[in-house]
Amino acid sequence: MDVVWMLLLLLLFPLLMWTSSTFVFYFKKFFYVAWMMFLAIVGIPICLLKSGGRDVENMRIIRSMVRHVKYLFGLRIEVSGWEHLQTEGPYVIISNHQSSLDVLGMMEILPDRCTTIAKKELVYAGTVGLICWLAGIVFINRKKTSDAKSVMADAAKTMLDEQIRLWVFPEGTRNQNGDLLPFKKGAFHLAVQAQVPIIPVVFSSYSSFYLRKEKQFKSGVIRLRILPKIETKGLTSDEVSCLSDQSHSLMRTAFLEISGLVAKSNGPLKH
Ligand SMILES: CCCCCCCCCCCCCCCCC(=O)SCCNC(=O)CCNC(=O)[C@H](O)C(C)(C)COP(=O)(O)OP(=O)(O)OC[C@H]1O[C@@H](n2cnc3c(N)ncnc32)[C@H](O)[C@@H]1OP(=O)(O)O
Ligand SMILES: CCCCCCCC/C=C\CCCCCCCC(=O)OC[C@@H](O)COP(=O)(O)O
Repeated sequence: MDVVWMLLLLLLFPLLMWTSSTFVFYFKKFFYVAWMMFLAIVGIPICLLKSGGRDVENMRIIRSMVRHVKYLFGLRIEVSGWEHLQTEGPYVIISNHQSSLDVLGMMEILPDRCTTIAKKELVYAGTVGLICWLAGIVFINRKKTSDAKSVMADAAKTMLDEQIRLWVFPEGTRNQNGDLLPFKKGAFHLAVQAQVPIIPVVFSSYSSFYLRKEKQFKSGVIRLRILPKIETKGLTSDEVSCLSDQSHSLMRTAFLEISGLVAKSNGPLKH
């Protein structure tokens, strides 16, 4: 009896994969999470053996272990502007954030000694949470601005003391609305406090292959554009808003361009 069920399931699976794009969507999502969890199980002891604990150097291990994942999902990643990452010392990378798939593009270009700022909930994501902690990811509580601010002020000091680069998603949440959300200020305060440059990175829209609401997940291309660095030397907290607006405008132009989209309006974004 068990064998009959097994055979039925084995027949049903390719049938569903062939006929239902919703089934493909859920299967790929499940497989993505499960595969990352599995990679983390393998990666955790390697991190522990190599560095003995929480250390930004563990990001190298994650980076090399994640690079093949794009092939499993038929995704091609095209990077332009590599030369802009040839910057010595610490800096803040800012990028738009569409989905947990961003990790794939991130690992494609992640510089050495670069970790990221993430919501604190991620630390509870099983083995993925643990490997993120081991790789020095800075966790913030987005609901408590004062806590988040003080964690980020500490991070500004650590960046300089330990020569660390930080990747921040200034939209503050995942967004697939075909445009960029207004930016939160943390990334810019961080760069100004540490007096380090900002390097904007833009991911093209995933809408041609990944649509969360419509439950679609096909093969596709992710274009990543690294933009020239923006210096913050001599800037003070008074100039943070201006810095944020300037970055937003540069990134929005690049986003629309590499996504083949036209701006919905010429005026400021309203949400
Ligand atoms: C081998 C196995 C592998 C397995 C897989 C491994 C995965 C590998 C790793 C990859 C991990 C990727 C993880 C991705 C996770 C991404 C995320 O979690 S995104 C969400 C979290 N990130 C953020 O939220 C960052 C962006 N947010 C901010 O910077 C916010 O500003 C904030 C600090 C959270 C505060 O939020 P909020 O109060 O809502 O926002 P504001 O309007 O910006 O600020 C209010 C006020 O405070 C001032 N201010 C903000 N920050 C500071 C500061 N640091 N210092 C001083 N003042 C600050 C700001 O200026 C505002 O005041 P104003 O007067 O209005 O200007
Ligand atoms: C036992 C716990 C089970 C938890 C399972 C979930 C684990 C996720 C596992 C694998 C995914 C791989 C890479 C994950 C890293 C990316 C995380 C991410 O993108 O978080 C979203 C966050 O930026 C914004 O969140 P919101 O849109 O504000 O919400």
